[in-house]
Parts: sequence; structure tokens; C-alpha cells
Amino acid sequence: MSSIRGVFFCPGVVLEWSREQSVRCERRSRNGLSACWPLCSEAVVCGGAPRAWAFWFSSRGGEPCGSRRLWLNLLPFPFLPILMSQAILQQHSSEKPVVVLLGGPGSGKGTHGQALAKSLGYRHLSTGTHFRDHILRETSLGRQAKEFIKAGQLVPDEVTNKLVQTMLGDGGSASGFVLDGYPRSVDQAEALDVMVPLLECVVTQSLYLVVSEEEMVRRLSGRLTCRACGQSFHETSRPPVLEGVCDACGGELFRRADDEPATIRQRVAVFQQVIRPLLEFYRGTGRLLEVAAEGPVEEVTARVIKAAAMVHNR
Ligand SMILES: Nc1ncnc2c1ncn2[C@@H]1O[C@H](COP(=O)(O)OP(=O)(O)O)[C@@H](O)[C@H]1O
Ligand SMILES: [Zn+2]
Repeated sequence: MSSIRGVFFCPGVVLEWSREQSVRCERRSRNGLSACWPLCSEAVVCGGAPRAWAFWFSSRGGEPCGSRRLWLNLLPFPFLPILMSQAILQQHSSEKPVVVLLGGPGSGKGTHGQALAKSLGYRHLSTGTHFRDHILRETSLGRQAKEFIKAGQLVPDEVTNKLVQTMLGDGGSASGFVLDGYPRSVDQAEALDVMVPLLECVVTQSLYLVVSEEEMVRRLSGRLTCRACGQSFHETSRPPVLEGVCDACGGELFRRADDEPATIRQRVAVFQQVIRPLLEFYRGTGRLLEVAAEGPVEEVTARVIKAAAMVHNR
């Protein structure tokens, strides 16, 4: 069983996270490591990080660590996923980190993803942008994806997985990636975890941008996108200085074909169907952090950057 070891919760306590997703906790005594089974047995039995986390609070299983457990109970909620992500990064220090952005259509993955990539010095990769580029260039991949995108449906996994593999493989000199728009299902998330070691990458963290359904629809309904750099604007809440022109690069702004009302509703419905299991997948592997993503753009961007910086700024 391969495992990641060496996350120090507090002096003397080591959390171990295995690829099989079980979590166990050991107590380091002066004369070496001795297992702290009462603390961890519940976690090992149920075999999942989120339950292990719940276990800290449940206070079942005795008082093996005494005051330490009390201290663990007082930790803020995001502490565990941050530690998990740090541990993954430490264990895979020679691989390129991949931060996954999760969120519905219009949740701001593009805007915050670009800002996050810039702040970490990583490359921002968006499956939606790459698909649109393929469609514009009329490549065979573009032809395969076009009808699905127009209908607000997901492009089939064989096509999408191939695209992502190429995007990451072409990453060249990038020191890491912010992946926006992928994975969008548990199958894709599993495919990503299988694909990344072959590309010398590792998925360290997923950030879920939490936005209500009404807000998503509102944002998409007036969205204008830059053809050159992908930057998003909004007709009323974030208009460009010059009508039809991107503030950032001077490129032409256009309304995406899938930003029409019927397609927007379809995309939001598809998102609601797939998001829950996907969140469970990343929560279950200790890599999920939720970020409140309504409110002023700058504030949300700052929250996203902070969540990733705690793990990736080495
Ligand atoms: N991971 C993916 N799996 C399947 N289809 C995808 C994926 N990423 C993008 N697409 C397709 O591209 C469309 C646009 O994606 P994107 O630009 O991320 O927009 P949004 O998230 O705002 O809907 C999606 O509606 C879907 O048809
Ligand atoms: Zn632009």
C-alpha cells in the first residue's frame, strides 16, 4: 500500500494518507513511532478522509491523545484538506502540481483561474476555451465537440480526456497548471488521476467556486467573452470601457453561442446532475476546498488565491 506520510497535526501526531484513501493516525513517541489506534480505528474502518475528519469531532474511540484531541477539535474546517494537499505536493515534489477548479457555468472559473495561474506562476488551461478554438479552426476534434457544446451537453469523455492529455502534455516549461472546466464527472476525475503520473503531474487540490443557480443564470445571460484572451465581461455588472472591445487586450468581445437562454438552462441542469458526486470524490480524497464565489470579483479572486497559496507557495 503506497502512502503519504509525514503530515504533522501537532507535535507528535502523524497523519498518513494512503492511495486507497484510508486515513490513519500515529503518535510519535520519543522512542519512535507507535500506533495510536483508538484515535484512528474508526477512520481505518470507514476508510475515507471525510469520515476521519468527522471522527475528530465525534470524540468516539476514547481519549488517546488527551488535550491534543481537544486541540484538533478547535481547528478551522479547511485545515485538513490543506494539510492533505500539502502532503501530496511534498510526496510528489518532482511533479508539476495541477489545481482543479470546480464550479458551475458562470461561476467564474475562467476569471479566477487566470488570476490564480498568474499568481502561482502556473499555466491556465480551460477545456471550454480549447474546444472553442478547435471549433473555430475546424479540426476533427472541433467537429466532434461542436454539436454537444451547441446543445449545452457535455462532450463525450473519450474526446475530452484526449484533449486534456494533449493540453497537459503540451505544457512544456510550465511549472504547474490551473485546470478549468475539467473534470466535470467522477469518471473524468478518475481518468485525470490515472493520466497525470504519465505526464509528470499530480492533482494536488480542487477548489469549488460556490455560486447559487440564480446568480449563474444572471451572469451568463449578459456575458461577453474576449475572442483573443478569453476574459469575461458582463453587459450590466461589468461592462467594458469601450463597447465590444476587451479592456485587457483590445480583442473583440462576442456572445458565446452557448450563452443563449435555453442552452444556459440546459448547462446549469447538467451541472447540478454531476457536481455532487464529483465533490464527494475530491472530498473523499481530502483535496476539496470550497470558496464562496459571489460578491466583488477582486474579493473572490483574493479568496481563491489564498486557498491555493496555502498549499502551493513553497
Ligand atoms: N470536461 C468537460 N467535459 C465535457 N464537456 C466539456 C468539458 N469542458 C468543456 N466542455 C464543453 O464545453 C462547453 C463550454 O465549457 P466552458 O467554457 O467551461 O463553459 P461553462 O463552464 O461556462 O459552461 C460545455 O458546456 C461543454 O459542452
Ligand atoms: Zn482580451
